[in-house]
Amino acid sequence: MQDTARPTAHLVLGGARSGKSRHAEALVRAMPGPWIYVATAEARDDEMAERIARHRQERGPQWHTVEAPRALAEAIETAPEGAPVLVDCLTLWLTNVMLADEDVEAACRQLVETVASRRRPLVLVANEVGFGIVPDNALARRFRDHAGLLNQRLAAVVDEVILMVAGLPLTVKGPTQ
Ligand SMILES: Nc1nc2c(ncn2[C@@H]2O[C@H](COP(=O)(O)OP(=O)(O)OP(=O)(O)O)[C@@H](O)[C@H]2O)c(=O)[nH]1
Repeated sequence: MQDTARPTAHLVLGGARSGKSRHAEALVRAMPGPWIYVATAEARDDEMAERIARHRQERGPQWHTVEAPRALAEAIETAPEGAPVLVDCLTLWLTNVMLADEDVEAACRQLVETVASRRRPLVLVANEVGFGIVPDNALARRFRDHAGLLNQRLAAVVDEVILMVAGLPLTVKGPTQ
């Protein structure tokens, strides 16, 4: 049963180029603006910098962009109350947290608590990374496990979970489920 007093939250999962960012943006655009875009990517090379510049241009002026490569819970909590927030994406955030050698469990717990006690609508984008073969190095296996577990924990506290497959949304948890 959906808690009607609490703003809605959606988790959009998918592989690379599955259409998850586009779908997540459409969910936010269907809500009254202005909209907050919380970006977790860092422009580490020219290709990424170009991609980010293109995304910013395509989003347009109704979006307010917040860069949060690591302090994600804080970015969500300090967004204006009621303003819809899009986070793209949690998997890069997890990568950044792990590479910075932070306490991953504490960071994930803080994020899940922030999402569970939300005061504004949230649309969260994450990769579903566990479909492939078992990675042959320990760091990649640890990353895959943290990413899968974070998705599960977030799925438990959001209203809707969508899996993007070849650009098509598959609802795996809906408001009535
Ligand atoms: N730092 C920063 N990153 C941004 C900004 N806008 C978009 N991004 C990043 O761009 C990435 C999403 O774009 P893509 O890499 O093209 O999409 P994708 O997730 O590979 O593919 P889809 O599954 O189709 O969405 C996310 O990681 C965002 O964090 C921005 O203004 N600043």
